[in-house]
Amino acid sequence: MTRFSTLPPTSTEPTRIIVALDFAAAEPALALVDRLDPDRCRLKVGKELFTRLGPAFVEGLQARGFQVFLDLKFHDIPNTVAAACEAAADLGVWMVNVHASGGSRMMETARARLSRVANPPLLIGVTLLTSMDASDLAGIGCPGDPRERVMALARLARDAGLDGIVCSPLEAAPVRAALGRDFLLVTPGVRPAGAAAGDQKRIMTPAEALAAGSDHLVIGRPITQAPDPLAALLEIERSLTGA
Ligand SMILES: O=C(O)c1cc(=O)[nH]c(=O)n1[C@@H]1O[C@H](COP(=O)(O)O)[C@@H](O)[C@H]1O
Repeated sequence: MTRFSTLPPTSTEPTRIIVALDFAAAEPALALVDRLDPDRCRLKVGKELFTRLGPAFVEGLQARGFQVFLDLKFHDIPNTVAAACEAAADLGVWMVNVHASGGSRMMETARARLSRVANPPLLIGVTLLTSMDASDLAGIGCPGDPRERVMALARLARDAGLDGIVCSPLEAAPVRAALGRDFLLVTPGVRPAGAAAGDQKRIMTPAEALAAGSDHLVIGRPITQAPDPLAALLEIERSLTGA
């Protein structure tokens, strides 16, 4: 069976790719996971799989050696979000996210709670969902340029002590230029050339996203919905390395 680890080592950090395990059940998710190598990618468990399978599924992935990004995008009052982040830390995940639009106090309270925990997960603020464009922003009563909104929320997250943000690759370069190297940029909204955008509005190819300064590329459907998910993942990796 072909495994992701069969690729030759490259100059590109292999762990840049986070595979979004957006599946409706354990079986198809594990069929893909069985062919992946934890040294070559990380896994994201989001609302769908977590709601169906819960913490035990995350623990199972970690037992297989994978680092897990628990993508539940907490957005609530500060006390509730902080407690949820602590629960994520207790689960041992590598990364957890909150909505930066929950505000400074919410993010600061989460940061403070995690600072009391041994080996806390990376705490990341979601800025503006990659499925939203200027017209969607106007629709929620916040007219303006998506890039400016991302920049404002990125600063808020940085000032609250978060480790980085989720943004689209389109904003990676300006955020990097403004906030520097020491701030993680996690970018969904990644589509190989010719792949269906689906509900994503602010997108770039994997190679463009890396060149723009993304630290981690979150990729779901271009892999999970492909006829051969592993082949799709290998092709994306090749597009990053030029191999
Ligand atoms: O926080 C996220 O991971 C996230 C934030 C965002 O702004 N946009 C976004 O697409 N995501 C997640 O990233 C994944 C993208 O999946 P695909 O669009 O299938 O590649 C999904 O699991 C989303 O829930």
